Amino acid sequence: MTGVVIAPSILSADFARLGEETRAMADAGADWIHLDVMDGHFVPNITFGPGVIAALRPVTSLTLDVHLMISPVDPYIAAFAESGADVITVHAENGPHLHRSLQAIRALGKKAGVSLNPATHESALQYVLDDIDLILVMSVNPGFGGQSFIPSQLDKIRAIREMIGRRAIRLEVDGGVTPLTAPQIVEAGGDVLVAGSAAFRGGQLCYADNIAELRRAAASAGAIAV
Ligand SMILES: O=C(CO)[C@H](O)[C@H](O)COP(=O)(O)O
Ligand SMILES: [Fe+2]
Repeated sequence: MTGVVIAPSILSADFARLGEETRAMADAGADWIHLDVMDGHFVPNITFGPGVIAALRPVTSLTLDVHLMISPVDPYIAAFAESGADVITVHAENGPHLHRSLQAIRALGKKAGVSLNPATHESALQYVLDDIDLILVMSVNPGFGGQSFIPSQLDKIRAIREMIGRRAIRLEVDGGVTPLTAPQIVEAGGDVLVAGSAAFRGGQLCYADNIAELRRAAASAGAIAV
């Protein structure tokens, strides 16, 4: 559990060349690949489904970190597990049966994550802490890349770090993560940084520098980068 994980979000990749973009990010030093699944219902945007994730699975051995922004979610969990996802994260706001969704993910042999929208209180996690491997704090309103980090989420990150205690749960922060915001996020207790626009900006020749810059920013907060 040591070290900060850098997880570029392919939401900011060139969708016409997703395989090549994923490989380039892996070669550039990414730790995980973050995949944003949106349905145009839970969030006002549509991206891709398990077919695209299955197509990317042979491209990299990195952890595929799947962020499901879809409702309903339960009917699709098995398909995302079969697609080759390693971590499957569902939203607490998704419906009344969060615990059931998490049980289903773990029963399929995958790591289970819970995400909270910016307005959702951390108490939503209280009764599932022993059923999860990852908590994802949305630090922008979900749906789009390139938005600004919402500073109020730093208090939530701190509160969740307290709640986690000695449990082996990763605390992921997603939205507006840049070399400027990363130090505060890591200081507050985040240990997985999702970066879309900050990781992909400038094109493939810049990816290694972008990742290195995020890693340096995280380390400047006193964390040990992996
Ligand atoms: O879940 C997401 C949006 O709903 C994305 O992972 C997130 O927005 C990443 O993009 P950026 O780093 O540009 O903010
Ligand atoms: Fe995401």
